[in-house]
Amino acid sequence: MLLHVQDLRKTYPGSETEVLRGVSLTLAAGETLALTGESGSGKSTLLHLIGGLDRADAGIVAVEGTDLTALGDAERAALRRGTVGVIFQQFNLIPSLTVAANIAFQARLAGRHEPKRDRGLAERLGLTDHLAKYPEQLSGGQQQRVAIARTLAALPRLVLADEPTGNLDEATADRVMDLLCELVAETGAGLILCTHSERIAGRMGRRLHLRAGVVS
Ligand SMILES: Nc1ncnc2c1ncn2[C@@H]1O[C@H](COP(=O)(O)OP(=O)(O)OP(=O)(O)O)[C@@H](O)[C@H]1O
Repeated sequence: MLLHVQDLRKTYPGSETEVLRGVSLTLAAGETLALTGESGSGKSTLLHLIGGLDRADAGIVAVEGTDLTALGDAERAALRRGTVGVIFQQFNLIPSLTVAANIAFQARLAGRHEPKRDRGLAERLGLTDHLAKYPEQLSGGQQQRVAIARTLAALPRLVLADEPTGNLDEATADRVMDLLCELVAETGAGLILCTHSERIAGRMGRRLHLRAGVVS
């Protein structure tokens, strides 16, 4: 199993409310899952815990059989670099690096940089003419495509995307989703995507709805 999440619980420090109250799910390689639920239901929190960006209070997050919750910060970061790719709504590109260097960045960290793969991704995502530019010189849709290229260039086994098309118009969002689904399918990675859009949720193979921190 690519991902096994069991009885995950999280309360943020200084808060009384348990944001995740025992969430369980599994994902096989090649599967796509939409994570839906009202604002504040815990979608981003769940994605962050699965991505090893934050720690759960209890429960298991096992990626390819390795339980993240049992690892120290450095080991968790290494697993994240090597196996899990996260695409954020706000892109999180590195402003001081060119588009080309942004695309190469995570693959380099993962020790898997392959210039030919970067070029292929850039071409398919319509970024070839923008490789020497800096993120601030790009539109939102172009920046989102750079963020996708950067994640996929590192060949993650599991791709986590938090509202990846939330800032885009419908037509651009559809094109970006087409490419994301196509590229993920080609590598056989798993995909979990948080979204408020019914249209985008409908494109995923399965759906998991969160209500106040539990699967409903
Ligand atoms: N770093 C944090 N510190 C304290 N509380 C937090 C933190 N991050 C999120 N929360 C709280 O946890 C709850 C769940 O937030 P989360 O971002 O996971 O929801 P969400 O379902 O992704 O919402 P949205 O659809 O608006 O992005 C909210 O009540 C939020 O205020």
